[in-house]
Amino acid sequence: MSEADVDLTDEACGLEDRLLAVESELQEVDAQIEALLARQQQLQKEREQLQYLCSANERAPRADWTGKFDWHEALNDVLRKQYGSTASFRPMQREVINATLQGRDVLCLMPSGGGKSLCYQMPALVREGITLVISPLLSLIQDQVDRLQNAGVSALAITSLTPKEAVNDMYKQIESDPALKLLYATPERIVSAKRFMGKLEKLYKSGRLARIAIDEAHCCSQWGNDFRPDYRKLAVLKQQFPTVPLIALTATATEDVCQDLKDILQIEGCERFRSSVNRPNLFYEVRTKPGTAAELSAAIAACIADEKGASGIVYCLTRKETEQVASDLQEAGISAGTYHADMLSELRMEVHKSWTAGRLQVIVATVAFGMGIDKPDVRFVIHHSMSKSIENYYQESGRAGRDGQPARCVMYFRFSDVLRQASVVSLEPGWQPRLMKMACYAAALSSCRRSFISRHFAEAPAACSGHCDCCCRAEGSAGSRNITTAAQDMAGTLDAFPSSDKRATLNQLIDRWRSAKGVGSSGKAMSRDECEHVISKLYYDGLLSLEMGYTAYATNAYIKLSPKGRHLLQGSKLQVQLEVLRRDQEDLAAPSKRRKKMLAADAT
Ligand SMILES: Nc1ncnc2c1ncn2[C@@H]1O[C@H](COP(=O)(O)OP(=O)(O)OP(=O)(O)O)[C@@H](O)[C@H]1O
Repeated sequence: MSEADVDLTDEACGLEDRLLAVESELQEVDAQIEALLARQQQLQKEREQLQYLCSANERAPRADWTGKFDWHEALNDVLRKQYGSTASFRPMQREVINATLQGRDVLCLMPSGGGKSLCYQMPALVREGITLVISPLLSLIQDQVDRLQNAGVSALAITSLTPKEAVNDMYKQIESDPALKLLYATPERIVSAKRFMGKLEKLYKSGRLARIAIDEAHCCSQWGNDFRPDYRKLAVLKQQFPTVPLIALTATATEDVCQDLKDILQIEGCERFRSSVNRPNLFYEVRTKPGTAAELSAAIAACIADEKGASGIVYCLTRKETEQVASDLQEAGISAGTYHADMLSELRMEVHKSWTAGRLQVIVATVAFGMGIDKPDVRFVIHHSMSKSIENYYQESGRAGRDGQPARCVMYFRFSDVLRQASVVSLEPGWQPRLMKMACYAAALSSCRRSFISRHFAEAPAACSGHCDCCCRAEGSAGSRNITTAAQDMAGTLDAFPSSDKRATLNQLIDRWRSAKGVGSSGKAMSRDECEHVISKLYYDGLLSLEMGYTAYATNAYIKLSPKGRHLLQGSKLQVQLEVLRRDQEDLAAPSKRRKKMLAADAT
């Protein structure tokens, strides 16, 4: 190889090295450009959001929502057209509609049957553009769309049940039909169907996305009942469509849930409307659950017989129970059908339809029979077992009396149900305090149930006027009994349990307490039911707590002394009073030897 050849090869190598270096630098620059473009997009969105927040007050100033706005007469016209010439708005409806039409974000809390749907349907009718409605249930969506279409309103639903060809036609209609008013979808579609989001983007850019309504908004919060993970992702709506007014609606939300859903939906500065959770037409009642399943079914059948053929729901904890109770009711001559998640969906729909049409008097269901029940004349809701929280109970029992006429909400309760429910919900975050609160509601003998519910939702106690069993009891019919000695004996028995973690199931604890191995004499002097009463009282007072144990076959709820409960072991001055009805006190005062002994022990 000549010297010239070597030079040329060196030069070529140098050029290749430079080329590689340039290419690598270019790659870096491309990556940086990509990152910068992404950041630019992010900042533009953020700017848009901030501008929106800054200008929100200018564009959509706060006002006295009870006042008269430009759309006042248009709303009256639509209302009369829909509900007749004498129709009027229900409490809070007009105010909510005014705020959303003004362009504010709105959080609307209205009890079941209060008329939430109207709060987003009516604005859609008096304004141009399309209202996007997010709703969690296909049946609920279909029901609403059918009703709107029957009333001559142009409405569409795009769901997993919509055939592909129909979806294409619907997309065309969304783009081209100026008469389309309401577009329904499930949260799943927003979160996972890119094409659908693309269409919404187009609508937004052309100024035709008028409003977004999130129905059953409590599903956003994991602290609420019916948490749906996809609802959490609905944050994307405010991010993508910052200038579109959003209205979130729910019947049940505590303060924590409200804050959570405002954060998730990014509607911090929203207008909030809350009509009272009180349902004056509902009579609340808790009855002691009989010891056997057959006795309970008989009690429920008798309760239903009082209703003289009126429509109702019986809620059970398990699918098996729904079948057994429905069959017991049928045997008692009541027309009852079963509804639970294990049934074929066609069969479920058939049962639901028969019940709605009045061909079936009673539906015996698990909580799978839930949102979307739009039967106005449900005269009773009976709980075969307690609900898992007050929110759930309020919603489940609230399916009674949506027509405003008197209806009954009866719950059968005994403490062992707390433990059964615990084993069902123990994997849900924050289940313990919610279950405890539900149990305290059920265990009360003298404090008003309606007020309990009001306070739970941070409202002033509502006037009950004798519309719950506690308020119906004659004054002074409930008293209290000192059960300190029994409580100490029970705590001692639990603490002496052979297991290293000093815990026991309810049956194990009662068996031992009443046996020769039990500490003190009180357990031996009491019936199983009386022992259960004492244990339940200590649980309501926070002296006992629940701990779950998981095996391959079952989840067991164990009872344990809480740190506060350990004071019972240390001879502290802690006194425990059990609320009893006078009748029970009389029973307890009966001249039985064992009771005398126990009362004497408690008196010391
Ligand atoms: N102002 C009104 N006048 C007459 N009927 C009304 C009015 N507002 C709503 N309604 C009717 O009341 C019923 C209940 O309304 P809607 O279904 O909107 O209740 P909701 O608050 O959504 O209840 P839920 O939380 O149980 O779904 C519906 O049949 C509805 O048409």
